[in-house]
Amino acid sequence: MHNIKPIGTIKTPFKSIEDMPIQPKGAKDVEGIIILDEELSAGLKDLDGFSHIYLIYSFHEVKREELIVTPFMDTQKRGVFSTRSPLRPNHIGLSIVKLKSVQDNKVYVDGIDVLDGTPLLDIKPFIEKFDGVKDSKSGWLKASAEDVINKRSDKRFE
Ligand SMILES: C[S@@+](CC[C@H](N)C(=O)[O-])C[C@H]1O[C@@H](n2cnc3c(N)ncnc32)[C@H](O)[C@@H]1O
Repeated sequence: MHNIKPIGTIKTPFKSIEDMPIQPKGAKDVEGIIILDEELSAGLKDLDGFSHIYLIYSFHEVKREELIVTPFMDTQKRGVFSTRSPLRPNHIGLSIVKLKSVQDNKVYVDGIDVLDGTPLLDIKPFIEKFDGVKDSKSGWLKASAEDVINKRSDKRFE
């Protein structure tokens, strides 16, 4: 197993899990600032040419794991790997956010859906030609895009 350690911290306005967005779609104009460890700053070279980036991070406030969960957008119990629940065995989260600017060791983004102080594990560029897919299916998810935008977190995964 590789030794994975945080590469920085994500600063956001969200101090509490309750009432925060559940996905970037619900956090459209919410600014986050990634503070990368200074010795890693050189790795941000050329990132500013991308409009969107993936943030991979640790749900650091989660203290337990569950294989069966009731997701925010459903009333049925689902296998955790068919959901975005933080209670997965490795508490790893993934968000695609809008890149605004890169300044020294700081990356300014919009559309952040994580708690303030979330440890960052990796950054990758979103690349339409690599990552775009046609005709995808969304399994159990019946909610509309509007529902996802409006849904706010509660403490079910605390
Ligand atoms: C449903 S997850 C989705 C996160 C990400 N977009 C994904 O798909 O992996 C988002 C929720 O995780 C919880 N959360 C966010 N940051 C967290 C953290 N650092 N520790 C624990 N829970 C967190 C909040 O309840 C938030 O609404």
